Amino acid sequence: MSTTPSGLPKRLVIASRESRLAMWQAEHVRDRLRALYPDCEVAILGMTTLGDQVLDRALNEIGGKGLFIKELEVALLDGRADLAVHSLKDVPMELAPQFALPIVMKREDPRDAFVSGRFASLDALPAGARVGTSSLRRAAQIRHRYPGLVVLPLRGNVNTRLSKLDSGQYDAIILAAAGLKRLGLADRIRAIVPPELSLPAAGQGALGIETLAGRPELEAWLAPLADPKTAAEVAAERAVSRVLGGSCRVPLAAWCVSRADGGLELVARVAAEDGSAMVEAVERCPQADRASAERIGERAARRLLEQGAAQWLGSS
Ligand SMILES: NCc1[nH]cc(CCC(=O)O)c1CC(=O)O
Repeated sequence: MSTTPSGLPKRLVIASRESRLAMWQAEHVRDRLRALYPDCEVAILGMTTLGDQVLDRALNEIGGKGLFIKELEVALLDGRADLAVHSLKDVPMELAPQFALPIVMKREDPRDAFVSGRFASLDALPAGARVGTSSLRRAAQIRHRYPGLVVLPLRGNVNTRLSKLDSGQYDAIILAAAGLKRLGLADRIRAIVPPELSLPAAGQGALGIETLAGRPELEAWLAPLADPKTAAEVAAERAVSRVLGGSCRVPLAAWCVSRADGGLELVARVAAEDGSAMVEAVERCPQADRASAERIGERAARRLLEQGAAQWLGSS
C-alpha cells in the first residue's frame, strides 16, 4: 500500500455490495475514515454478489452464509480493495485463513421490526394473516408464538421487501430495525418486535470490517472505528452460532447485552422451523472481555444442545 510521507495510506478502497443498505454502510465507514484521515483518499468499489442475484429462492436453499461476501473477498485478494464492510449477521462464523475481521463497529438497534400498513403489531394480526420473512429464525419464532399466522417467504433487499408489502402480497413483514433506520425508513416501523417474541440473529445491527489477514498497519488505521462493547456482545453471540454450526440455514437466535455492572448477559434460542418447539438458554458473566464472552456463548450452545436443539439444526 503506498503511503503519504506521514505514513498514512494515500488511498483506501472499500468493497461493498451495491444494495442501498450495503452502500449506506460503506459510505458510513468511508465518511468516518475521511474524517480521521483527511489526506487519504477513500473510495468505494460497488459489486454484486451471488446472494444479490439469486432472488427467486430462499437464502437457506442457495448455500446460506458467505453468499453475500465471497465476491468482496475476491476483491481483497486481488488487491482491488483494502477492506470490505459487512452486516455482521451475514458474515460466516469461520473465515478462511487469508482473511480477518479486525473491527466490529458500534451497534445500531439489534431488534426486529414489525412493518405493516394496517396492523400495529404481531399481537394485532388476526388468524390467517400473512407475514413475510425469509429468515428461518424469524419464521420459526413467529410460528411458535402465533401458530395461527401464515408465515410466507420474502426475499430481496429492504426496498424490494417494502414494495412487496405495499403491493398487498403480505399483511405484515418483519425486517431488521437497523436496516430501516440506516436507510431513513424508521417511520415504516410500526412496532419493535420484543425479543421475547423474536430474538435477533447473532451480530444483527452491527457492522464488521474485513481485511486480509496479517495487515497490522491497516488494522491500526481502522482501530478508532472499533466499539469494544459491541465486539464483546457479538463475540458471545457468534460463539453460540459457531458451536451450533450456525448459518442462515438454521433457526438460531442469539442476543447479548452489556450490563450496567460491566458484565454480559446472553440469551440464545433454537426453534423448530414449523414452530412446534423452541428451547432457550440464558448465560451471564461478570466481565466483558472476549474470552469470557466466547465462554458464555459456548455454554449457551451446550445448554441448547442438552435441550435437544440438534434435531432442529439440520444435518449441516
Ligand atoms: N439478511 C439481510 C440483512 N443483513 C443485515 C440486515 C439488516 C442490518 C443489520 O442487521 O445490521 C439485513 C436485512 C434484514 O434482516 O432485514
